[in-house]
Amino acid sequence: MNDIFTARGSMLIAGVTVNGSTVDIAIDEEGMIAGIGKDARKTIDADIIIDGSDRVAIPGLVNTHTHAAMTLLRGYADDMPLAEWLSEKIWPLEAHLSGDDVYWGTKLACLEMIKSGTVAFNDMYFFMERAADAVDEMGLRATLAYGFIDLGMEEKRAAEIKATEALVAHVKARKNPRIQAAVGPHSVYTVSPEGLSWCAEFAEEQGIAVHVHLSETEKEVTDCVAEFGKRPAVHLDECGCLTPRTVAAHCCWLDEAECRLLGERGVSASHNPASNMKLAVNRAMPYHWLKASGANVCLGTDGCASNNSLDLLEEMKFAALLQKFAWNSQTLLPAGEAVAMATSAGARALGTGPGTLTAGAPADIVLLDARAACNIPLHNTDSNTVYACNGGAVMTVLCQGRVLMHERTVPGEEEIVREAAAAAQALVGRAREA
Ligand SMILES: C[C@H]1O[C@@H](n2cnc3c(N)ncnc32)[C@H](O)[C@@H]1O
Ligand SMILES: [Zn+2]
Repeated sequence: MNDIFTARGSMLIAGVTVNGSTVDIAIDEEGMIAGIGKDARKTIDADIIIDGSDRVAIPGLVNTHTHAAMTLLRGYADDMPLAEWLSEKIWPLEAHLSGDDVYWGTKLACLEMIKSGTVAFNDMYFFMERAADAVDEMGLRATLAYGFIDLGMEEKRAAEIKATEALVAHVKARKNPRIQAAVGPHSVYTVSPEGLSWCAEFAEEQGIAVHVHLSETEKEVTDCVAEFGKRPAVHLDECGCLTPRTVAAHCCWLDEAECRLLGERGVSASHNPASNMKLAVNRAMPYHWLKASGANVCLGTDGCASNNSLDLLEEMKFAALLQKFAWNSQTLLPAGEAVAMATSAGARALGTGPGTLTAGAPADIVLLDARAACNIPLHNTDSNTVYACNGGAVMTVLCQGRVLMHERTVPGEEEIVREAAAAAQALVGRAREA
């Protein structure tokens, strides 16, 4: 079975269930889906055959907002309001982070994501060159942004600009087609208008994404109105940060006009329901307004200190339930739309392909256990995927035709778990001594 992780060549997933039909999925040597259907096995001479009986195939999941290395902070500070949680617990601990911490924290995040069917993620954190090492080795896709925070200080801004430029140059020089750089202005409450404008211009010049937090709490909105005389989305827009390359995380407190603005600018809005509920931000993303505006609504987990896991199968359920509950509508965000948020919308946000199981798409494929209780009976794949299954049902994961997990085995798992646990313990120890 070990060969399957290193094998390169054409591949056939034989007799797998896709949307209720039994089909073959043929994958070419470039890792693209060559054909899908009853006769797809004829399109290639497969070097490797994966038995798809007892498996349900869905497109690989895309996590459009996380802070991957925050796996090391899992369970470190829970059950607190956002502002206090960040300033009293999270930021003081993050001040002690090292590059090695980010490497092992990101490796653990990648492991957890692969185990729950995620093939691509949008990350904002620190020491991102080391995050790139982790992603490189784990084989999934990532868009990596340095978390730009200037707190209105000119000196700090110069340092953040340097760090951002260095990361972008580093990622470009790596030439790994699975890894992209983005610019990551943290939010309107941590980045000055000058900083936001620089981020927008630099991203435009480089042709790369902008990854930002937007309207997470009511306080963010009232503080922004008090300081700048406008709401956060309008402020971001005036600084040039709202573009079709922008992923705005949370979007909980947007008003209807701001939702229209995001739609007009072609922004991707990343819904993070578990984090929003845990931090009691007290308003769910207005999905109905964003959908009507034409914004690209996608899904994220946020970091492991506010979720506290990276399981997009769970997150789809949280999204579908939270929207219904918060907006008092049983028909809002049905299962099929929740799956699209986590697949095609996510892929569009990160530019990683169509995010569908179709010929010509990258072979980013998740095989779920059709024999798991959550898939019995299989009246409707979308329904079981969103409402019944969690990451534990994921058996095999492919990214660009490469097998990242097979029959729940991920190469190197033991070392990652051991090293990440040690790094987390040492990090907390350093913070205590300080
Ligand atoms: C990139 C920066 O974002 C912080 N961070 C993590 N979670 C959230 C959240 N829900 N809201 C705002 N900032 C967050 C990280 O702790 C890091 O400091
Ligand atoms: Zn976040």
